[in-house]
Amino acid sequence: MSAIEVSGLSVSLGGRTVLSDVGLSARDGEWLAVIGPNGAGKSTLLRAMMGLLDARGEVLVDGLPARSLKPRQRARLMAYAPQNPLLPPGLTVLEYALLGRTPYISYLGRDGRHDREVTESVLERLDLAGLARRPLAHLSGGERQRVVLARALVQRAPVLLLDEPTTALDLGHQQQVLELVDRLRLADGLTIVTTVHDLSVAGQYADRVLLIADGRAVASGPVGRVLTEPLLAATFGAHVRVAQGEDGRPLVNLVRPTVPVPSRPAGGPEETGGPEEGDACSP
Ligand SMILES: Nc1ncnc2c1ncn2[C@@H]1O[C@H](COP(=O)(O)OP(=O)(O)OP(=O)(O)O)[C@@H](O)[C@H]1O
Repeated sequence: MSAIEVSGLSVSLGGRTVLSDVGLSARDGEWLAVIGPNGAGKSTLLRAMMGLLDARGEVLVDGLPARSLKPRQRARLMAYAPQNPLLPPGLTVLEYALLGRTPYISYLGRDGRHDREVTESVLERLDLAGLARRPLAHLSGGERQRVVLARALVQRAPVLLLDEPTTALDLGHQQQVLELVDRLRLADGLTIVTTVHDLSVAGQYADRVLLIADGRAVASGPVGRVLTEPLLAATFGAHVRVAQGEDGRPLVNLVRPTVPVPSRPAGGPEETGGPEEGDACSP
């Protein structure tokens, strides 16, 4: 049985179908990357899976229909880190991350020692311990992104949906976050579904890839079968080379298209030499 299984998911927004009959499945401990051009419907897919949008179709978590779960039950099974959440500016990093423990705290209760220990350990692992008392309004973009991820990890749910979790992060923090998520996946058997624009990240970390475009699934399968030059060129309209990393996983690199040099009109002005480096030139 898959940890998460989606079938026939369709969403309309503003009178337009933005997701059409999309399906996916990810087993326990599997990492699925959702890729596709801007506006393809990746974030919409994750939000619909979380029940945050009206959608047709079915989402099963651990074999249970997600729409039949109570919010607390669902929050214990699925955690979600959105791309651009609205953050309450007055809360500190620690207070916000502790909200991830809400599904485990009784309605009139307070967070306990275990909740604070779990939260502090996640903050530590995401390099945020030193910012624990800082208000959210006083964070940089990358710090905010790590705090949003921290709250999702603090939730300790077996299925983790991450929407572009590393876009605002510098190289070191990108690697730290991706490695941490991967370690948790291996240690606790977490199932990861993440949208990602960096296709090398998809190639390096995911087991399988779902490629969507215009709200429809275009391809899905093991990374090596989806991250291919013809498929990426056709879907993204980009010139890419797919190389193999040391571990045999695909590395996707942009290559500059070769632009034909325009020929000089016959009888035109004599060649006087091109502009010197650093010269301003009009198009
Ligand atoms: N509230 C809305 N009303 C109408 N259309 C919407 C709404 N929200 C999103 N859309 C449209 O739905 C489509 C899918 O958006 P979505 O954010 O899922 O794309 P995405 O694949 O995540 O894109 P990106 O890579 O740019 O983040 C886009 O065309 C977007 O303009």
